[in-house]
Amino acid sequence: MVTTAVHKSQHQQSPVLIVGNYCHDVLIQNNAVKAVSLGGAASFISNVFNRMSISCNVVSKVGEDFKYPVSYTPIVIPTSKTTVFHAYFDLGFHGKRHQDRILKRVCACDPIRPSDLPDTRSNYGMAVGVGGEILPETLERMIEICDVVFVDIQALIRVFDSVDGTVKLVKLEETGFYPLLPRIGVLKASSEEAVFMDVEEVRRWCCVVVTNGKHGCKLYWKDGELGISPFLANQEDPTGAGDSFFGGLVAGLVQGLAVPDAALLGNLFGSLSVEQIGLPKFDTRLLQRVNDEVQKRKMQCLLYERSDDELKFLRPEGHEQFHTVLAAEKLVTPCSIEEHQWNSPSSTKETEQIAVPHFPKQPKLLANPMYEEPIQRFE
Ligand SMILES: Nc1ncnc2c1ncn2[C@@H]1O[C@H](COP(=O)(O)OP(=O)(O)O)[C@@H](O)[C@H]1O
Ligand SMILES: O=P([O-])([O-])O[C@@H]1[C@@H](O)[C@H](O)[C@@H](O)[C@H](O)[C@@H]1O
Repeated sequence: MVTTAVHKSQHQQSPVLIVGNYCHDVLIQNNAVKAVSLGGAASFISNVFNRMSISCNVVSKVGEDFKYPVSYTPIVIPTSKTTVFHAYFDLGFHGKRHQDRILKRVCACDPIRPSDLPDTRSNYGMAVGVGGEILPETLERMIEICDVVFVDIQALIRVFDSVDGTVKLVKLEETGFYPLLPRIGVLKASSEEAVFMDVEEVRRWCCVVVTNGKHGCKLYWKDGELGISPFLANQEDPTGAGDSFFGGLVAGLVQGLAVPDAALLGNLFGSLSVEQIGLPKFDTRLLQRVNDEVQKRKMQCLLYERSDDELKFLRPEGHEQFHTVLAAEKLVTPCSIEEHQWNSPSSTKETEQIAVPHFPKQPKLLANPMYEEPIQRFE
C-alpha cells in the first residue's frame, strides 16, 4: 500500500525508479512549429525531483539522435531513433469531445524490457511510458523490485495509428496490464483518460488519482474519495502538466506527507508547469519556500500521525491552511521566465524555439459555444 512504502522510505534511502522514454516534443499550431522541446514523462518528473532534492534513477531509451543534456543518462540504442511526438494545438475536436491537443507519435524508440531494469530494489517505482514503451512484463518486473508502484494510465492505454501515429486510447480492461492492477499502489489518469477505465472497479484494487486541469484532482480509494483544490495559473502550454503533477505527488509522499497533502503538491507543480512552454524552469526562491513548507507540514502531521493505512487518505487537519500557504508562496514569487509566451524566445535551457515567419498573436481565451469550458485559441 502507498503509505507502507512511505514509512519504509524514511528508514532506507532507496531512490525512486522512474521508467519511461525521454522524447522530442514538437509543438505545432496553425501548421507552424512553435517549439521543440525535451519531453517524456520521465523528463518532467525528474525535473521536479531534482528541484525537490529527491534522489531517483531513470530507465529510459533514446536513439543516437537524442539532443538534450539530461541529468540521468538514458540507454542509447544505435539501431533506433528517439521517440518523437508532434502535438497539434488546433486540431482539438474529435467528434463531440474537445481535447486540448492531438498527439501523433511520429517515431518510437525501443521498448523497455525487464532486463533493462536494475537488480536493486527501490521504495517507489513510476511506470510513466509515453509511446507504448512499457510492456506488461516490464510493469510486472517493476512490481517485483519496488515496494510500491505508481502508474500513469497513459503508459497502458495508448495505441498509435499505423499510418500517421495519432494517439488513440483503448479501454484499460482490454490491455495486458489489467491483471496487474491489484498489485500497484496508485493509478493516475487525466479526466480524458479516466473514461477508459471503470473507476469503481479499479479503486477496489488501488488508489486512483484523476487530474482535471484547472480544477485540480480527485483521489478515489476503496472506501472514499476526496477532491484536492487547484492553484491559479496562466496557462501557456498544457504539455507535461500531468507529469509534473505526478512528480509533485510522489515527491510529497517520499517526503512523508499524507496522500491529500502530497496531491496538493502535485497540483502546485501541475499549475507551475502549464505556465511555461516545454520543460518548466522553477524559481529557486519558490522551490526553497515550498521545500520549507513541506518540512513544516511533515512535522505538524507527525504530531497526530495515524497508524491505520486507510486513514492516510483522509484530509489531515490543517490541509486547507497548507493550500493557502503554498498558494501565497506561488503568488508572491514572480515567474522566473519572464518571456515565456508562444511567440517569445524561451530562456529554458532544455527548450529550443524555432523561428517561423508568421507567429500568431498571444493566446486568447474564447468561450466555445459547443462546450462549457473556455478553450485556448490562437489568432
Ligand atoms: N490551467 C491550469 N490551472 C491550474 N492548474 C492546472 C491547469 N492545468 C493543469 N493543472 C494542474 O496540473 C494537473 C494535471 O493537469 P491535467 O490537464 O489534468 O493533466 P494532463 O496534462 O495529463 O492532461 C491538474 O490536476 C492540475 O493540478
Ligand atoms: O502532458 P502530459 O500528459 O503530462 O505528458 C506528455 C505526454 O502525454 C506526451 O506524450 C509527451 O510527448 C510529453 O512530453 C509529455 O510527457
